[in-house]
Amino acid sequence: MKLTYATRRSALALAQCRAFVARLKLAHPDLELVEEQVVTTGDKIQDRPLSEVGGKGLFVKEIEEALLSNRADIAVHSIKDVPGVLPDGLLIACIPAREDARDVLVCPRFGSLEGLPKGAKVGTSSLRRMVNLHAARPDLSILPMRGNVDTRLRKLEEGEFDAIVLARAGLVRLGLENRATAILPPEISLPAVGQGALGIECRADDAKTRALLAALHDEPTSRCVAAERGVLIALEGDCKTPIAAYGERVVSGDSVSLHLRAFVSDPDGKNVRRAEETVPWPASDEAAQDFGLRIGRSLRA
Ligand SMILES: NCc1[nH]cc(CCC(=O)O)c1CC(=O)O
Repeated sequence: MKLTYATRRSALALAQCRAFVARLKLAHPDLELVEEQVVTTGDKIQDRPLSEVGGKGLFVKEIEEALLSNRADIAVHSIKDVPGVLPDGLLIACIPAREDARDVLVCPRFGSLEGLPKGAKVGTSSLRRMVNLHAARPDLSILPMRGNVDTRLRKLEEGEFDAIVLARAGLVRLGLENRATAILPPEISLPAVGQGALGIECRADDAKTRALLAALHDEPTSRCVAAERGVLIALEGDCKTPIAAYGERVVSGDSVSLHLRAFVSDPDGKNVRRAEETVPWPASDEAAQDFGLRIGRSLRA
C-alpha cells in the first residue's frame, strides 16, 4: 500500500515527520511512503507576529486542503499548531508518545532566567510566553521574534537578543537540545496546549490509514492532550488570546489521575486567570476533553 504524507518544509517539520514515518514503516514494512511538501500561510508570512496576522491554523490550512483533495493521506503536525476544531471530514487518528512539553531558555551569556540582568532583551512572539515571562521577571524587555527554530537561533547568535524561549521538544527533534541553557518548569512557563506532542491527521472515512496509524497511538498522551484541547475549545482560542494548558498523568499508589493546569489572559497579557484540578484518570478521550472544557469554561466565567 502507498501512503502520501504532507509536510511543511521547515527543518523541524521535516525532521519530525520523517522520524514519524520511519517508525510507521518499522511497524508496517510493506508500506510505500511518499513525501508531499506544502507551503502554508504561516510559512509565507514571516515578518509579522502571528497574533497580528490573526486567524486560526495558519500552519495547517493548506495541508488540510491537501488531505481533503486526496493529494495526501496523512499529515504530521505539531499538535500545538492545530486548532481545537477540525474541518469536516478530517480527524486526528494518532497521537504518539509525547516529547518533553516544557519551554526552555536559550541564553548563552547569562544561562538562566534568574541570571538575566534587568532590562535584558528576550525574544518571543508567543503571547503565552510573554505572560509567563512577565509574571516571573516583570523587569525584562520582551521583544517580538518570529521565524522557524533555526531562524530564531540565528537571530540570537547575531546579538539582537540576550535570550529566546523555545519548546524543548523542537530542539530535541532537531538534535539541538544542547542549545538550551535552562529548562523552564511548568510553574514558571506553563506550556501551550499540546506542546511536545504530534498529531497525525487523516480523512475520517479512510479506515485503512486509521488502522495503520493506530500502531503508534499513545493513550496516556492522547488523554492529556484531549484535556488540554478541551480548554482551548472552551476558550475559542485564536492566536490573539494567551492560553496555556498542561495535563499530566499522576500515579500515586494504586490510583492514577489527570492533573490539569491552565491559564488565560486578555490579549494584552493583563488579567491572568488560572485554574488547576486533578480528576481520576478519564476512561476515554471524550471524558478527558469534557474535563478540559469544564476547566476552560470556569476560566471564561
Ligand atoms: N510555534 C511553532 C512551533 N510549533 C511546534 C513547536 C515545537 C514542537 C512542539 O511543541 O511540539 C514550535 C517551535 C517552538 O515553539 O519553539
